[in-house]
Amino acid sequence: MQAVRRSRGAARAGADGAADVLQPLVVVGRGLRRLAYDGRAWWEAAPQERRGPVGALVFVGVLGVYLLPYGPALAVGALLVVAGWKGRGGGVAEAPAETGPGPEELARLQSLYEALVPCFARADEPGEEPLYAHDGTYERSFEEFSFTGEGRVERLLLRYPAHFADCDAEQRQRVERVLDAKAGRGREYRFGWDEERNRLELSVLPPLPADVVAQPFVTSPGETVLGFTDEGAVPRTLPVTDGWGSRDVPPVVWRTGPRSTEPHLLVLGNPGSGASTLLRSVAVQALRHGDVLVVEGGGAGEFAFLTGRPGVPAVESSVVGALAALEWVVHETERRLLTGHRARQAGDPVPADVRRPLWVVVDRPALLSHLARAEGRRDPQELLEVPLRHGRAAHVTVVVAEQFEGAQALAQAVRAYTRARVVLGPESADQVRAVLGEGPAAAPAPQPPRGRGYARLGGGPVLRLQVPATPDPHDEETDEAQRQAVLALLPERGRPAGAARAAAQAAGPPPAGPVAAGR
Ligand SMILES: Nc1ncnc2c1ncn2[C@@H]1O[C@H](COP(=O)(O)OP(=O)(O)OP(=O)(O)O)[C@@H](O)[C@H]1O
Repeated sequence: MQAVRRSRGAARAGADGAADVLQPLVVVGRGLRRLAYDGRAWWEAAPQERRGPVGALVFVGVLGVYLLPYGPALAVGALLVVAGWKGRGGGVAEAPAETGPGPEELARLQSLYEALVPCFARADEPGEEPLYAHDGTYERSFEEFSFTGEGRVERLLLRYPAHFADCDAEQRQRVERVLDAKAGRGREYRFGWDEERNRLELSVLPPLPADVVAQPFVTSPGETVLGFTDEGAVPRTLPVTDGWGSRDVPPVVWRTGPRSTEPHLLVLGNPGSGASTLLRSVAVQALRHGDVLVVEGGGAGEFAFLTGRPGVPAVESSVVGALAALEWVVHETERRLLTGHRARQAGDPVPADVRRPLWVVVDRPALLSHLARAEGRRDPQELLEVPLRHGRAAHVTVVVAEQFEGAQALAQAVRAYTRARVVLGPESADQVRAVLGEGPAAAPAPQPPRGRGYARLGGGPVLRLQVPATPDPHDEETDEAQRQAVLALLPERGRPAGAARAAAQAAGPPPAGPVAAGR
């Protein structure tokens, strides 16, 4: 017995001795882990424009230390000292201890609960204690919750009474608006309604990739990247490169052509929300496999950089030029339909010039229609009806962008035939619903970044969308790297035009000239 006690004592003394010897190593190891954790947290939280300079500074610092005599040894010594300092005091610093919500967080939960009482309480509620009552507390109704480091609600799972009309969109919106306001503005929330279990889950959405710049996306012919969305919202990812290397992001891919069920696109947005940028992005991608004709109603010359490029029959911004270009599009659509029809009847393959995609990109047509009326001319939007109605079979795709305030002036054909829809910079879920036919799962952020909005392809789900930055390379304020990125995607001027363009010209160029500068 005594022998056993002696051996246990010896083992404990040995373990204590080993712990004493290893203690400095444990502290340094913990410190190194904490330093790495802090560094990573800073990097993830830092805006893109700060990462570059800091990364460069670190690189120069490391190089300098490496070149100094005894530099690497001194640096390792200094790192160990800092790690030793940082590693003091217990091993729980990486993950804050589970202490539960503090008084401020509890107060937030209670105020959220009280704000929901008018939505969920019913005066004549039968039976036992109701889930929501003016003198009630949140404990029974809020099943799960978590907070951010700053004490803001990050996730909330709540129960609602069975009598609440959760299939009524208006009732739901009322609850979502309350939660949106009370959980803290400036963030985007997703609301998950579980009608079977009478549960509502609110979660904060992570930001979308906002730093992707125009580049040759890895897509098949007939596919156009409208932008990027939430992870898991679409079944595929796309590799993109930025200043830091390559990564995979989930894209919103729009398919056009004869088999597309949504062959034309309508973009609506608030002024400055990035509608022209999306059109530029689409046009630049379309030029890889087709021809692009641009009608610019805004007249700001935001597409002038395309003028004279191979595959660009016209860039028009005057009423006369737009009418001439769109009349040509009507004839070209009809010519393609007839030629294709004849070829099929004769059992021949459809000629390549008929299969080459033609894109008609129209920015702010409402303004052009207004000017045309003022000049007593035909409305250019009337001429969009033929390509919109028959374009799918003729490989003609129409893309229209307009501001919300001009939406009422859009022609009936534009509204009827554009089944791919994007709404940019919306201020409310109602605005999204009005354009896409369905509201978003997440309430729009109050001040969304440029190029942020929602997309819906036909009857598909409403997807959050971030358009890749595709600035006008002629704009003096454009960042030089982004300007070069856009220019690199354009076919060089002076290169012989494709066979399709020659054929299209043979069919009759736009009366203002095959390539009209438009202003
Ligand atoms: N996705 C984006 N990423 C970065 N910047 C963007 C993005 N979209 C737009 N911007 C910037 O926002 C500004 C306005 O964009 P744009 O001209 O495309 O908006 P718009 O909706 O067409 O507005 P307007 O009708 O007033 O011209 C531009 O400076 C543009 O570079």
